[in-house]
Amino acid sequence: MTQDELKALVGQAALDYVVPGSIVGVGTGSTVNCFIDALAGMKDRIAGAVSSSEKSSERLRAHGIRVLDSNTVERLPVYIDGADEIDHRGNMVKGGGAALTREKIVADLAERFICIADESKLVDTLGKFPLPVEVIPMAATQIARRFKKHGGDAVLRAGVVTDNGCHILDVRGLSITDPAGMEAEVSQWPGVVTVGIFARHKASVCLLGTAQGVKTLTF
Ligand SMILES: O=C(CO)[C@H](O)[C@H](O)COP(=O)(O)O
Repeated sequence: MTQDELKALVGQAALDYVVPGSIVGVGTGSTVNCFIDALAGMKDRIAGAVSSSEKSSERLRAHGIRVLDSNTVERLPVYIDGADEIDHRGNMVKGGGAALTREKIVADLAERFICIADESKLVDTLGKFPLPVEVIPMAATQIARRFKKHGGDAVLRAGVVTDNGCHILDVRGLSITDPAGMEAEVSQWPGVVTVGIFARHKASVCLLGTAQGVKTLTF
C-alpha cells in the first residue's frame, strides 16, 4: 500500500471514534484531510467541528460541516489529528504543517487525542523529525541560541507565517529522551509560543496504518 492509501485507511478508521451528536475536534495535515473527507459521510450525525487551522476549516466548510469557534466550546469528546512522529508511549512531535499552537489548544479541550498516522511515523525516540517551534519573530535568534546549548540546530522555516502571525523554527539534531521535561522547559523560554512536543497532550490512541491494515495502539 502507498503512504496515501495508508492515510486514507486511518482517516476512515477514525470515524469509529467520533461520538454521534457531538462536536469533533479536527487537526491539520494530509492524514487529517482524509479524515475530513470521510467525516463528510456522517456530517448529519455530528453537531459540527472545532478546527486547528484555517486550511482544515476551509475543507470542513466545503463539505458542509459547521465549524465552531473554540471559545464557544467547553469540552470535546475527541480530537483527531496526525503527527510527524509518535513514540511507543504516545508522545508526539507535531507542527510539520505549522498548525501546532492551535492543535495544542484544541487538543487541550478534548477528553482523548486520537492520533492517525502511517507506520513511518512510529519511532523509538522523538527527534529525528526536525522539532517545530512557533516563536514570536523578535525572539527567533535568541531561541535558536538556546537550542544550540541543547545540541539543536534551529533554522527559520522560510516564507512561513502561521495562522497566528508568528514564525516557525525547525530544530534538527535533538534526541528527545524526556519529552515531558523538554516540553515543559522550552515552553517557558521567552518568545516561545508553542513547542511541537505533545507530551502533556499525548495520544490516548494511535491508529497506525500498516501494510497489514490498521493497528490500534493504546496508551
Ligand atoms: O502537526 C501537523 C500539522 O501542524 C500534522 O499533524 C503533521 O505534520 C502530520 O501531517 P501529515 O498527516 O500531512 O503527515
